[in-house]
Amino acid sequence: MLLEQEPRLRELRVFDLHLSSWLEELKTGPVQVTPIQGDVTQAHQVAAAVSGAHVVIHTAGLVDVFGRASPETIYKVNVQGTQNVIEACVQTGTRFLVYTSSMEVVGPNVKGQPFYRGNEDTPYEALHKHPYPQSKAQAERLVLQANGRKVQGGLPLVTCALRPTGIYGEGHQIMRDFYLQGLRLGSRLFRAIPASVEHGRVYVGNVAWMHVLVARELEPRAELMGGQVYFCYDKSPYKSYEDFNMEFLGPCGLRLVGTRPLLPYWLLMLLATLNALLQWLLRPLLLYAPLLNPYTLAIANTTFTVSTNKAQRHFGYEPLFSWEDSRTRTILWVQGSTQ
Ligand SMILES: NC(=O)C1=CN([C@@H]2O[C@H](COP(=O)(O)OP(=O)(O)OC[C@H]3O[C@@H](n4cnc5c(N)ncnc54)[C@H](O)[C@@H]3O)[C@@H](O)[C@H]2O)C=CC1
Ligand SMILES: C[C@H](CCCC(C)(C)O)[C@H]1CC[C@H]2[C@@H]3[C@H](O)CC4=CC(=O)CC[C@]4(C)[C@H]3CC[C@]12C
Repeated sequence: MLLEQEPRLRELRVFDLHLSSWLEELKTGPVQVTPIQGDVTQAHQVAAAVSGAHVVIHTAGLVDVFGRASPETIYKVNVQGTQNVIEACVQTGTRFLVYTSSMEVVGPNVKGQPFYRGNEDTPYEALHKHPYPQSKAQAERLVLQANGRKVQGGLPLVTCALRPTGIYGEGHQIMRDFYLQGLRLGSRLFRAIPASVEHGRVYVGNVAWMHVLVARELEPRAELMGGQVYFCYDKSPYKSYEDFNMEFLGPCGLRLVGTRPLLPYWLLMLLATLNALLQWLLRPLLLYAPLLNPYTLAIANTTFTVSTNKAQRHFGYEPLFSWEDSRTRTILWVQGSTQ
């Protein structure tokens, strides 16, 4: 997105624990693309990568709500890693920092209270018990508190945080997992979540586009945007997690069975709790981390949708991809990803 949309770009450094092979293809254009294999938990590696950069987009993170990684590892990558990025900016004199936060820093909370078409100012009890949202909330706080800190050379750091809702699009592994599961079940999926529960979703291309715009506008609009949070949103429809997935899986030949959940909520919660117990019992022997656990069930079962125009007001954001384009691109990816 940066290469396509930012004409003033001179160099793009990609710092990641795992470098993808597609990065090589980006090297053929006029902009210098520098892949750097590194770990955000290693302060010296981060500082070396950041040195001389005009703007840093910090999107690396450990996304785990399934119990694959330990809470300590999640903390180390998401919180300590973010602190390292901030310190690297301060030490090396980089003034603009964009952080990829998450809707999860707000909710859904452990009480299952709905957040219905809320915006950045909507009051909501953000109570976190799970390591992932806890770490994202802590990291976001660090980023916002760092706004205004003096960087090397004496000028102030300008930071802001973007909070995507559930991201979908090309590369969405869970979508592919549901597709494969549906194929195994005779081209069917069974409804587990009531259709009335709305879940916020945003297309990956629009998330990227919003990051590019923020990176571009942070300098001229530092006063307005510094220390701010923005939900990442677009025109994707409000639907339940499963009904939304069917927008893509339907055209790929799957159908969602049932107008109401096949199993009652209490039974699903029992199964989810059993999964959590099994995970704990089996941990010394193997990693058992299914999609269904008490936390994922609670998120999927709690309405959390965003309706805001803050990004449009502050930096002129309009989605780059329409809902129709986002849908088509995602369907093509699902179809292609399993061949
Ligand atoms: N997937 C979603 O629905 C949402 C994701 N987010 C946030 O967006 C960001 C990207 O998430 P996804 O693309 O979904 O996840 P992902 O797992 O596909 O991408 C995360 C990237 O961070 C890298 N990474 C992990 N640990 C690292 C380390 N120690 N050092 C350097 N790089 C490391 C990974 O190699 C990976 O390329 C994350 O910060 C996540 O919290 C926010 C809202 C929703
Ligand atoms: C895996 C969940 C759906 C399974 C439901 C079941 C077991 C009944 O079939 C996903 C439902 C909601 C997802 C999360 C949500 O989109 C918010 C997120 C934000 C992030 O920052 C990271 C990812 C996630 C936690 C996302 C993860 C998958 C779900 C829990």
